[in-house]
Amino acid sequence: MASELSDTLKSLPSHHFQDFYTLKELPESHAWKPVDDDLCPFGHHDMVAEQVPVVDLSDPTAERLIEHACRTWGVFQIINHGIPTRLLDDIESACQRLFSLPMHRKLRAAREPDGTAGYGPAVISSFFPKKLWSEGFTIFGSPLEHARQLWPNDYMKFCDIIGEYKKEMKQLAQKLTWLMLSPLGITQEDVKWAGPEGEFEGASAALQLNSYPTCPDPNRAMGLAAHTDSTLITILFQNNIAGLQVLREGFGWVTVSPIPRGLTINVGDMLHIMSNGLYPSVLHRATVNLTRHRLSVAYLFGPPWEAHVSPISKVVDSDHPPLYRAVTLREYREMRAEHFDKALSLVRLRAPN
Ligand SMILES: O=C(O)CCC(=O)C(=O)O
Ligand SMILES: [Fe+2]
Repeated sequence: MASELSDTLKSLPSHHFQDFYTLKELPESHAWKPVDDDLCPFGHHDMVAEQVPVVDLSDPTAERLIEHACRTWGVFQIINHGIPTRLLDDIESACQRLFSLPMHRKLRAAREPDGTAGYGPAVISSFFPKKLWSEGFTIFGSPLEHARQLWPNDYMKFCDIIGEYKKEMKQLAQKLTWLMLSPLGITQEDVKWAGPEGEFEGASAALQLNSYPTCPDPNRAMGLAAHTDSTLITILFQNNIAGLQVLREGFGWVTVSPIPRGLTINVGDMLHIMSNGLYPSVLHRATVNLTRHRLSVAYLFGPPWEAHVSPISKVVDSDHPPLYRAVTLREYREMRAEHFDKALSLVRLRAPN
């Protein structure tokens, strides 16, 4: 076992991997205090007592409520979404099972330095001078190979849960994307790459499992630094522990209070572009906790990698000229990898009115 571990570590930049579970104090490398203007590229904002809208998907007026939430917040929570409770419990247990493995086991599924899938720190961490108090596991396609490395004798349970979760999320994401586009007058005819039935067949999708271990000094630590998602939409499940915060323009950071078995939906950069800026791509971050281990699962739903995404003609006219040029997700992800939060401005054609 020991030699296996040292082999793994030799091939990886070991400073990338932090075993949070053994730390009794916050190391200087992880001390963000305060979340100030220098460290957070988006500036400092005060917490405010606002509430992210909650939409009951079984409510006949859901579409109108979603439109309002998208225009004002770029994020909302949903209940009565049809995802089985048992599946949400299963995915939470799968996360617990994964992240509670000893470090040497998790490292068997470590993300390669230039890779995208597997175990490791948040990809955005390289853009910040301080380290993040979190660990993640990214899944593109099948998790089979990594699961086999993590649990050589018992990997199918994890794969089955992930497979079922992704299938359910895909359906929900398709439905939600249309619920978000329809109020803008955008139909299947306007989005050719969504396919003849609007089924988003070639959509890109990833599952990001996030773990925020208990932290000895949570007020000076950052779980996940402020970012937008490059997705169309993101569907986030959080266990019953607060931590997700969203930036409400003009107000400040607002905590998304967990609703048992609720899901949080946020507008990503691609939907922001399609809506020609009508829907803000919400800036969000995750804080950490002194006594409770927070887990979250983000389903990142995007256009096909090669589809040209641009402001849809229905929301463009002479008073509202296109704010963005067409871009593929592949090109956009490359820009994000290099320029992070500047990527959106790089595809911007003009300032909004
Ligand atoms: O853990 C959270 O609440 C946020 C996760 C997130 O923003 C992400 O995975 O992109
Ligand atoms: Fe995110």
